[in-house]
Parts: sequence; structure tokens; C-alpha cells
Amino acid sequence: MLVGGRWVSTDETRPVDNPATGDVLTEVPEAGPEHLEETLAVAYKAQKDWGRRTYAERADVLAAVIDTVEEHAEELAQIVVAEQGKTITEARGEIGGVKAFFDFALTQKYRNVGEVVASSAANRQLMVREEPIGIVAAIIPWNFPAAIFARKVAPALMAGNAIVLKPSELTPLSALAMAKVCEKAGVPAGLVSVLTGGGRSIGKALVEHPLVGMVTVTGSTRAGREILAQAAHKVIPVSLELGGKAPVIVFDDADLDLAVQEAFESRFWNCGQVCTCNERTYVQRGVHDEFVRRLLEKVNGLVVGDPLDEGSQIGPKVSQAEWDKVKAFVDGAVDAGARLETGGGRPEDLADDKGFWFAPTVLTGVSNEMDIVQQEVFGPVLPIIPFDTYDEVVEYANSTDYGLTAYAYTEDFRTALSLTEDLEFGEVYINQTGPEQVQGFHTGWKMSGLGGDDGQHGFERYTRKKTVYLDYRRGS
Ligand SMILES: NC(=O)C1=CN([C@@H]2O[C@H](COP(=O)(O)OP(=O)(O)OC[C@H]3O[C@@H](n4cnc5c(N)ncnc54)[C@H](OP(=O)(O)O)[C@@H]3O)[C@@H](O)[C@H]2O)C=CC1
Ligand SMILES: O=C(O)[C@@H](O)[C@@H]1OC[C@H](O)[C@H]1O
Repeated sequence: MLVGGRWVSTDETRPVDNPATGDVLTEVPEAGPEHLEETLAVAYKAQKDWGRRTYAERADVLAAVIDTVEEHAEELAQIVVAEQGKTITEARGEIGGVKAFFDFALTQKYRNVGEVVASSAANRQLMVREEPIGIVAAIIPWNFPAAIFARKVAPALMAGNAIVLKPSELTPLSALAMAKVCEKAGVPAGLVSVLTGGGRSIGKALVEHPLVGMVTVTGSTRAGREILAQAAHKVIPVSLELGGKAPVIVFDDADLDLAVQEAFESRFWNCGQVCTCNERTYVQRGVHDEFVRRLLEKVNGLVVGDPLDEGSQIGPKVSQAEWDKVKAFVDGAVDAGARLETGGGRPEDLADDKGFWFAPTVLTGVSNEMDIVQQEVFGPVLPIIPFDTYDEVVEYANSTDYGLTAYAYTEDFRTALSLTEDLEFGEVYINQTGPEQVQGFHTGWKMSGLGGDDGQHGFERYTRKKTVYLDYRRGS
């Protein structure tokens, strides 16, 4: 792991599994208190200089990071596949996302860093200036281990901060590889550190450390709530990007081919392990059966297999624990009366394989109250629920504790515009699917988050304001 500019190993280590084989891929160090103290002491000094550099100077360094990512793109994609299990095609897309997050940070090169406010007294000036925060702690998940590293590091560095990352214990290798890329690109030593270990151990200690001035988290709502509580006594800003339970709503008048294709893509991307995934699909009764028929044709054609094989479309779940969680949701839904249209557990042709394979699964006859509709599944499982009226489906969509992303398909402009007002979500897509764009604002409502990432609003969260009163009267 990268401790204040030094690559450090430890006697105590923890395994990293390959989800496609179930075998141990490698071991990584277990960060301890001494590593945290060293990391933060070095970051504190490095940030003082970095924060005084101009945006243009910082942009030059970040531009070199993009070039170095490009130079190592395939190697980085292979690392994502090995530890997270997404297909090589999806992993190459993730590395493209890495570059996009840095590219957006570069657009801040000529950023407006404050404003002069009209003073109520002559010969005086009142300015509100934007400044770096200092040291940022980033707690990141396993579903996009390289892209979410970039989503946090790029704005944090561009705004003049240092950053210490605690990657998920499931996928530390991508963060370590990205830290090497930053080092090779010329990011000054100590500005980017990666501490490997458990969230409730080194992650908690990082969040609670007095030198950490802001925390940014992407992960489950459970983790986000714990981290918010851990940071509360320090009264520091916390950004939370948490769980999702995105509805796809298909009205009778929708372009059905478009709705089927995008509901399908949005559910099974990354084996369903995306916070913006289609977690539940509501279909108006008039087109419900045709929608299900067309969707099943696509789902039953999906190729589940070796993520390094260019022909594979879905890799394994990231861990056995995650596999067990998804299986419990499916079995619970069937026990509650849902109909299993396809899938439901391990694919037959991989029944004896050690990988964490889960067959693409579709459930019908599902009611809105079922756990599989109310709770985040985060796997290749799609429950489909029929509805009759606009008011009914809006009530269904808004009925969960989550409020990150929602999608709707309709050709009626009144319905579309009304949905953008009535849906209680931080992101609403009409007649299109994701992913979100880096210049937008990836923000969750309700239990899906606090603050947000990306765009101008996400960038601003890595800065703080200073108001300056300047009296330039010439003598008295
Ligand atoms: N809204 C969004 O943009 C996204 C949301 N998610 C959500 O995250 C979940 C899956 O990701 P997953 O990594 O399993 O999420 P987890 O919540 O398990 O972990 C996320 C990160 O938080 C760390 N962590 C957990 N508890 C604490 C704590 N008390 N203090 C400090 N750090 C802690 C974890 O460390 P450790 O390594 O020990 O697990 C990990 O690095 C899903 O629910 C998914 O929806 C995922 C991606 C994006
Ligand atoms: O966090 C998620 O799951 C999504 O926001 C995902 O993360 C990186 C990708 O660029 C996003 O689509």
C-alpha cells in the first residue's frame, strides 16, 4: 500500500479473491495506526505546497495522469476483471470512465474561484474566496474500483487537496494500480495515499483522524450511516453516494423496443452491481405480457462466462457473500408468491464451477411490498410489477427508502414532464438509460446519499469558502 509516498508491505495481510475462479488472487497489506499517522503527516505537508499551486499548474499534472492511464489502460482493465469479475469489455469501459473523471477535473483549469461582493462602505472590498479543504478521506466500494478512485481523486487534487483512499477489502488492487499511475505521472509524493484493510478498522480510524477535513464515501447505505456517525463529532463535511433501488417505468405508449432493450441493459450491466441499475421494472398492464416476452428473449440469450473471454456478457458476482444475499432475495420472492420466469441461482452449465456465477433472473407476479422490490438486490435479478394508472406507479416508485436514479419510458410529453416533478430521486432519465455523465451531478435523495459527485456541484464539495473584508482607505 502507498503510505505517504512510500510503498509499504506488512507481515499481516488479507487475501484478494478472483470471483471467476473462487481462488485467492493475491494478498495485500493490512494498514495499522502507524501507517495512518505517517500517511497523514506527509499528506499534511505535501498539501500545503500543492494548495498554493495554481489551477493551471495542477491541471498539467492531472493531464499527465490521463496520458499515463491511457498508456496502461489494458493492464488496468485486466486488474479490474481479476479482482471484481466484470467482463473485459465492461472493464475497458470503466477505464474510459477513469479518464472521463480526470478530464472533467481538467475543465476547472480556468475556474471562477470566488466573487467580489458590493461593500456597504467606501474604499472597502468584500470577497468570498474558494479554497482547498486540506486532506480528504475517500472510502470507496468494489463495483467500480478504478472509476470511483478517479471520481474522488481527480476533483480532490484539482481543488488543491491531498487525498487518502481506503478501497473495499474486496478490490484493493485497482486503487493500488491507480496510485502507481498517479505516482508515475508526477503527482507529488504524499498527495495520494492508499491504505488497504477493513472499513470498520482502518477506514473508521481514517474518518475519525483529526487531520482529515472532509470525507467522501461511495458504498452501501449501511456503511454511509456508520461513517456519517463516525465523522459527526469532528463537524466536517461528508459526501455520501449510497445504495440505489432504481425503478424503470414503462407506460402503454412507450417505444417498447427501446424500453425493453434499455431495461435489459440497465439491469444486467456489471452483473447488476451498479448503484444506478434497474432494480425493479413497472410495466403498464396493456403492454406487460409483450414486454415480458421480449425481455425474456434477450435475457435467455445472455452469455455468462469467463470475464476475460471477449464473448462473455456477464461475469460472476463479486463474492460468495454477495451471491448468497442475491439468492436469498430470489428465494424469498418465490416463497412470497412471485413466479420465476428464468434463472434463480447458479447457471446449470456452471453448477460445479467455483466462481460466484449467478444466472440472469426474471421474476413476474411480483407485488410492490415484497422485499425484492423494496430492498437493494445489487445483482442480475429483475422483478417486474404491473401497474394501471400514473398515480399508482408514481406511488410505487417513490415507496422505497432510496432515491438515487429513476427511469421512465413514455411518448406523452405531459406524462414525461410530470414525472420529472413527481419522482423523488436525485437523477431522473426519460426515454434513455444511463450511465450518468461526468458533468452532471450524481446525487442521491433519501437513504441514497448526501451531497453528491461530479459536475460543478460535486467539484465544489472539495472546496471551502473564505470571506475577506479589505479596507484600503488611504490614511485617515
Ligand atoms: N450510490 C452510489 O454511487 C453507489 C452505491 N453503492 C452501494 O454500495 C454497496 C456495494 O458496495 P460495498 O463496497 O459492498 O459497500 P460497503 O458499504 O460494504 O463498503 C463500501 C466501503 O465502505 C467501507 N466501510 C464499510 N463500513 C465502514 C465504516 N464503518 N467505516 C469506514 N469504512 C467503512 C468498506 O470497507 P470494507 O472493505 O471493509 O468493506 C468499503 O470500502 C451496494 O449497496 C451499492 O448500491 C456502490 C457503488 C456506488
Ligand atoms: O457508483 C456507481 O455504481 C455508478 O455511479 C457508476 O460508478 C462509476 C460509473 O461511472 C458509474 O456509472
